[in-house]
Amino acid sequence: MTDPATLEFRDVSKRYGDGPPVIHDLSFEVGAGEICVLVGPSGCGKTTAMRMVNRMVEITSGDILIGGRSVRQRNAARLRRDIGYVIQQVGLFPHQTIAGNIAAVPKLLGWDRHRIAARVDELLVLVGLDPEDMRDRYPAQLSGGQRQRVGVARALAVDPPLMLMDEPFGAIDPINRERLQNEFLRLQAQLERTVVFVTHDIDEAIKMGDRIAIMKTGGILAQYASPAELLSQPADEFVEDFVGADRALKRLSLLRVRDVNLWHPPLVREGEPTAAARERAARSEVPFPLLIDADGRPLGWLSERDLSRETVQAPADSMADPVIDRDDVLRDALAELLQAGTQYAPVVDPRGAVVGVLSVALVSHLLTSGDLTEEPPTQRATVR
Ligand SMILES: Nc1ncnc2c1ncn2[C@@H]1O[C@H](COP(=O)(O)OP(=O)(O)OP(=O)(O)O)[C@@H](O)[C@H]1O
Repeated sequence: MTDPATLEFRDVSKRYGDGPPVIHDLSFEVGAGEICVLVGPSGCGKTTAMRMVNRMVEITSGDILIGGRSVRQRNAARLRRDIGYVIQQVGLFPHQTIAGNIAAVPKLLGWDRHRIAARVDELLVLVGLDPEDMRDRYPAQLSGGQRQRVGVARALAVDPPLMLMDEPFGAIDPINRERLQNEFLRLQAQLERTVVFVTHDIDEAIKMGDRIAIMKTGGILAQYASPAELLSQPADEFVEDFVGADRALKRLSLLRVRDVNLWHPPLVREGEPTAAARERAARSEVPFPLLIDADGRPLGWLSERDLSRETVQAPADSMADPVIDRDDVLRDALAELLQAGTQYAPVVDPRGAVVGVLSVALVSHLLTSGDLTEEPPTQRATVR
């Protein structure tokens, strides 16, 4: 497999004729294997910036380096063959089969038939399509989502060190769009290509990007940062407006339950003296003891009535429901708490053992303080 390339924009500007610059002194670096998203309002120059990378648009001044090498010194046709390119309208050749479409660049490079056929099937499987079923069809016989997958397969055909994706999922309905985004991220985790991805949708940028370049009209870079940094420290009012008033909530999509400084529940097992359980509860942020089985899995919350006996007995009065997965996205975990109408719930590891408690108060504290490591509040005053 080819190694992914680094990409650098170095003081890049673009003017058409005597007009004002549509790209103005653009400088940023993309690490090998990272997804860099260019995002901004319509006409800000995203597509122009991207097309200068494969020289479909010529650079007026400055330079773009791929793997440290200037694109200006490369033969444009050969450069394009080395760069995967996916666009919104896919641009499949209508009179060629799916196999023929995916094989376009390998054919240009003179691969032999067997190698091409094997690569086509491998790529179809990679993007979640059945080779038997798809190989001989024509683009018109596919759904929009399937065509887009073929577009991605075609761009990956010669395992390019760099991929350019211009609003690749823009024309797809929201449900399939989300599916394609997830599939692409799964693919990327495996392939680790360097990707430049254009979108006008900030939510898509936050989801897909390792780094995001937010651009303003005139091709000016407003901020270049990781999604988390962009949301917590927008550089100016333009970025703040662009990421939206709900940026605090958006941050919850970037965090996992395991990133939070969770509460430590008073854990008790069947047969233990209730006095010990009470004492543990008195020292915890959570007012009620949590009954667990021999493997540490949550069985239920103990009520006052449960604690009136000598020893702890199963089952507990109230079930431990919901139970939250440590690896869940924080936004989904909060949704679970709100949906269940509960203030807090046990968090478990992949084996189902309790590792802590997540509460609405912890999430709200996180949203207002923005600091994950700070001492969290307790639930002592709240009654379940
Ligand atoms: N060939 C051209 N000649 C003159 N101006 C052009 C040309 N191509 C693009 N522009 C101008 O350059 C600016 C940037 O266009 P570009 O397509 O890069 O924007 P964009 O951010 O990708 O927009 P959108 O989100 O609407 O696709 C626009 O003002 C556009 O009108």
